[in-house]
Amino acid sequence: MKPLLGIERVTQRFGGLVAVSNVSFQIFENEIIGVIGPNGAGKTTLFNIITGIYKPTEGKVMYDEGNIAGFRPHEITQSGLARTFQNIRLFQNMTVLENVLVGMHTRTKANLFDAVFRTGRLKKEQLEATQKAEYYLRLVDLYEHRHSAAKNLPYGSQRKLEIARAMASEPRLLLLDEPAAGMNEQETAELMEFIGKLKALGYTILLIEHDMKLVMNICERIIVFDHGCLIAQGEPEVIKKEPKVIEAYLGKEA
Ligand SMILES: Nc1ncnc2c1ncn2[C@@H]1O[C@H](COP(=O)(O)OP(=O)(O)OP(=O)(O)O)[C@@H](O)[C@H]1O
Repeated sequence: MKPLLGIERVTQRFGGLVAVSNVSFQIFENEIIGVIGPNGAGKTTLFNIITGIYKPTEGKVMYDEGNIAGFRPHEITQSGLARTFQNIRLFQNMTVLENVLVGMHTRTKANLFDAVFRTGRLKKEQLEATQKAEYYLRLVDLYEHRHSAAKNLPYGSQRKLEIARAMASEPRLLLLDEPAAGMNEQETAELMEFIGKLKALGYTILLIEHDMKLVMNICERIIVFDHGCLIAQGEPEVIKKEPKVIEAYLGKEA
C-alpha cells in the first residue's frame, strides 16, 4: 500500500536551532495518527512544513506521490490538505455559515467578471457553495447556529467550526493542531466521537494533541517527538510502555 503522506528525512533549522531533525514517517489513507511530545518538541513546525508555511531546510514532503515541500499554503490546500490552528483563527464577526464559505474559496471557479456582472454561473455556484457549507455545518452539529456570529459560539463549538471550515476545502488529509485545547471534558468526549465520524467518512487525520486520553483512545498510531527528533512511533499500547517516551513525555506531563 502506498502512503498518502510521506515525510522523508525532513530537517528544519532556524538559524542555529534545529526545530525538526531528520524526521521520516508515513501516513496511510484513512488512518488517525497522533503527534505528541513535550513543548518545543517540533510538532507545530512539522505542521507548518506540511502545510507550506515553511520550506524545509532539507528533505521531502511526499503527498499523493508528489513532493510538496516548498509549495505555497494555498497550493497545498488545493492539493487536498487542510488544517486547523492551535489558536482559533475564525472571522469572529462573520456568521458561522460565512466562515465555512471562506474555507470553500479555493474550490470555487467564478471569476471577477462573474462577480461584477452577477452572472448565472456565479449565482449557481453561490447556491451550491451554501448547500455544501450547510452540509458541513450539519456534520459538526452547528447548522442551527449558521446565522450567528462566530464569536457568539461557545469555545468547543468554535473549534468544531474551524474543523468544518477546513473540511470545506475538501481535503483528503486533515491536520488538527490541538483540537481539544481549552475544551471541557464533555466537549472533548464529543470531539472524540466526531473524529471517529470523520474516519468513517474516509478522512485521514493527523493531529497534535496534549490530551493523552484523547490521543490514546482515538489514534491508531502515535508519533512521538522530542527535541526535534522522532523518538518513537507505534500503536498506543506500545507507545505507552516505551521507556524513551515515558522519560521524554509521559513521565513529565501525565
Ligand atoms: N519561526 C521560528 N523561528 C525560530 N524558532 C522557531 C520558529 N518556530 C519554532 N521555533 C522553535 O522551534 C522549536 C520547536 O517549536 P514548535 O512550536 O514546533 O514545538 P511544539 O512541539 O509545537 O511545541 P508546543 O507543544 O509548545 O506547541 C522551539 O524551540 C521553537 O522555539
